[in-house]
Amino acid sequence: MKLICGCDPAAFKFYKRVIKALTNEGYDLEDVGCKSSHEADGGKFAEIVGNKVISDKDTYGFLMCGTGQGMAMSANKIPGIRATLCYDVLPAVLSKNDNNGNILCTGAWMMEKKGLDYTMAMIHAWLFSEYTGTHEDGMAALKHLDSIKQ
Ligand SMILES: O=C(CO)[C@H](O)[C@H](O)COP(=O)(O)O
Repeated sequence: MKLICGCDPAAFKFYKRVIKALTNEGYDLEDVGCKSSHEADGGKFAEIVGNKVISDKDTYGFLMCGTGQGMAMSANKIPGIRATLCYDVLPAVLSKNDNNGNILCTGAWMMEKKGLDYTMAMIHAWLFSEYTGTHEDGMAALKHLDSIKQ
């Protein structure tokens, strides 16, 4: 499985930390940009990632902007893209096994506060989840999270 990744300038700094962590873990990823926190026209990266996800087999996408909302809206204009906005593990799991999502969108302004480890846990949960057409796996994950909290 290949992961095509992109961000806008508002997310650039935190996004780069996530890309470094994913690269260190050995994921097959392509970072399409942006290339700095000052670059103009950050919106185009959702389109670049979306088109690659549609044209390349066994490929998923990861997009980050300040909130993730603009990325999800832009990516979802492309037929065949099911981009979901997540800030937590359970929605990330459900977005795959219930909604068959093919791009994970998130927000640097929210996730940086939660921390890199938390963000990576959400991304891992999303990467390892598969489409089943039900929400049972997500509910099992929720029970597991509840049991950890107690
Ligand atoms: O979260 C976003 C869109 O949903 C953007 O990252 C945020 O609004 C910043 O954009 P700009 O730098 O154009 O003001």
